[in-house]
Formats: sequence, C-alpha cells, structure tokens
Amino acid sequence: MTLLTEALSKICPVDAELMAQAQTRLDNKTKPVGSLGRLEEFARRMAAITGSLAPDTEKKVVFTFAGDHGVTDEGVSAFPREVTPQMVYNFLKGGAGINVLARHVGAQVRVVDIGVDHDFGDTPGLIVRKVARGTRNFAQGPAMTREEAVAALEVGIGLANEAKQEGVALVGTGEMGIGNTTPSAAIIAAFSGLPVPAVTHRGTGIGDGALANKVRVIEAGLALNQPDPKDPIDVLAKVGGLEIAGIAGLILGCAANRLPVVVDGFISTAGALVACELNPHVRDYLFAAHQSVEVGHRAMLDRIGAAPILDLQMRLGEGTGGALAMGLIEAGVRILTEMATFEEAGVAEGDY
Ligand SMILES: O=C(O)c1ccc[n+]([C@@H]2O[C@H](COP(=O)([O-])O)[C@@H](O)[C@H]2O)c1
Ligand SMILES: Cc1cc2nc[nH]c2cc1C
Repeated sequence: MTLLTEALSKICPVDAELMAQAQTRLDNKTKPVGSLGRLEEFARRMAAITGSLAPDTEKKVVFTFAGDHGVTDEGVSAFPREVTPQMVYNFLKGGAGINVLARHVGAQVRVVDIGVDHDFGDTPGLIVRKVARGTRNFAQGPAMTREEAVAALEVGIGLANEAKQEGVALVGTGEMGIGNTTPSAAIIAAFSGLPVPAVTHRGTGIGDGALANKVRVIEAGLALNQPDPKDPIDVLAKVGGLEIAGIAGLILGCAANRLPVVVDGFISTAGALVACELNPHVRDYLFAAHQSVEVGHRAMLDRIGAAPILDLQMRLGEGTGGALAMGLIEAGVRILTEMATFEEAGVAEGDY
C-alpha cells in the first residue's frame, strides 16, 4: 500500500461519545453553561480527535513548506521569486514572523523545502524533501504531473507519521512561496465553480492592473487544463503547487494519526480543501486558524465547513495565524483539565 492509500484508508470519524463526555465535564465547571463559547468547542473537539478527556498539547510543531511557482512568469506577484529561498534562510535564522509567533506560543518551526527553485546544499536545519525545482507555468500547461503531486502529498503524510511517532501533540501548517495565492485561487475556483474574480485577490499586495492580469491568467489556466473537480489530485496537479500538496498531505496524515492540525491562511486552506475533497472526515481533525484578507478564503472555509478562530486582518502566511490559534486551542484544553467544578469549589449551580 502506498503512503497515500494507507492514510486515506485510516481516516475515520472522530469519537462522538468522547465529545459528549467532554461537554458534560465543561458544563460542570464553575461557569454558566456554554459561557466560554468557542474555547469549549476547542476542548471538546480536541477530546474527540485524540480520544482523551485530558488531551496533550505539550509539543507543538508548525511545518512551513516552501515551493516556487512557474506561473510567476506571468507577473502575478508583487515580489520576485528569489524571495522564496531568501525567506527560507530567514526562517532558519529565526528572524521571520512565524519564528516570533511560534516562540510566543511555545511551538517549534520546521522548514521543509518541497519545491524551491534553489540549491540549498546541506543547509543545517532545513528538511530537504524537494520533489521538483518549482512547478511549471499552469497558464501554459499542467503545473505538475500526477506523479509529482502524489509525491508531494506523500512528503506531507510522511512528516505527519513521523510527528505522531515522536509524540507531537498539535501540528500547524504554514507555507512560503512567491506566487502561491494564484494556484490557491485556481483551486477554489476549480472545486466550487465560482467566478475567478470572486476568489482572486492581491496576495503580497499587487495593484489593480496586476490583479486584472492575475484573474486572466487563472481563467486561462483553468480553460487550458480543465481540472476535474471530482478528482482532487487532478486539480492539485494541474493548477496547484508543491507546498500546497505538502500541506494537503500533512493534513491527511494528521487525520489518519488522530493528530489535531491547525490550518493557517489562504494557501494552507487550499491544501486543506484538497485533503477534505479526498476524504470529508478530514474536516473534523482540523482547526481553521484565522480569516485571511484574501477574498477567496471565505469560500474555501465555507466549502470545508470550518469557522475561523481569529480575524486579525492577517495575510502573511508562513503559519503565523496557525501559531496564534494554537495558543487559544491550548487555552480551551486547559479549561477542560484545570478548571474547578461546582462540586470541587463549593459553588451553587444555576437553575436554567
Ligand atoms: O496566508 C495567507 O492568507 C496569505 C495571503 C497572501 C499572501 N500570503 C503569502 O504571500 C506569498 C504569496 O503571495 P503572492 O502575491 O506572491 O501570490 C506567499 O509566500 C504567502 O505565504 C499569504
Ligand atoms: C517578505 C515576504 C515574506 C513572506 N512570508 C510569507 N510570504 C511572504 C512574502 C514576502 C514578500
């Protein structure tokens, strides 16, 4: 069995009984029923995912996948593609936004070269799983072969399997790839059939002219490649990206291992969408960290059926929103495990 078929076959619904037991415990805590709102949701879902009423959150790891995109030849980003490897070095030195926010919540950052158009040699700290030196320009043909897409999915699955083995408790997704809002918009347009202008936005900050060009490029790429929305790997291969595939695989692997996974912004959610289209139970294992500024993000989250935890007008990527949301998920779990019950504290219960 391949890593992909094995992961897909292992994914099952979360434990509904434990979800109910966790909620009963939360209802006995010294607070009006439901008064901790979504923190209670995080706690009961963590119980249902992990199969424990005292879910572990100790070891938190954000995987930041880096990859390049042939479609940058079409002028779809405000930045040159050299920024992708330059930012990889920044991550490894600990100076990027994700490094700061991961330190803030006590998470580790792991940087994965899954498709950067740069030779890193043996750079200390970098996880080298390069499938190709970037994708091809999907305005001229498929971004990847099906084999490349599956190989990149399996990179992510392999990392999730290793994370489970070493006792990681909470996984975060992140990415770095100049041009990657273009394949992300193409993916949601392909699955949903929504008009391209409704899901395409400014990414790193392009102006009106470049945005109109980006819409035309995506429309042309979809018309040329005809991705089949009923075949998620076809969509991923034809108009996706290597880091998006790595993230989709990581999320599948987490679901297969009953590991909770926190999904960052627009590009990470494109990966989550591919994973959910492959197996709808994946949805129950993921937390949508935040609402990105990218306009197409809402359509992705709606299609997955996930409500974002934060709305901080962020659009950096890297895993930054995911790191922040990890802190809140952990807070919810601590309510479940540490807060006193009415009985323990000698507090009178309400009469609803
Ligand atoms: O996470 C998001 O919601 C997000 C939204 C816009 C841009 N980004 C980041 O910006 C880069 C892609 O933007 P662009 O304009 O080059 O397609 C890529 O490195 C992403 O991490 C990330
Ligand atoms: C500087 C920079 C940092 C990033 N981090 C994620 N995407 C990015 C894009 C740019 C341009």
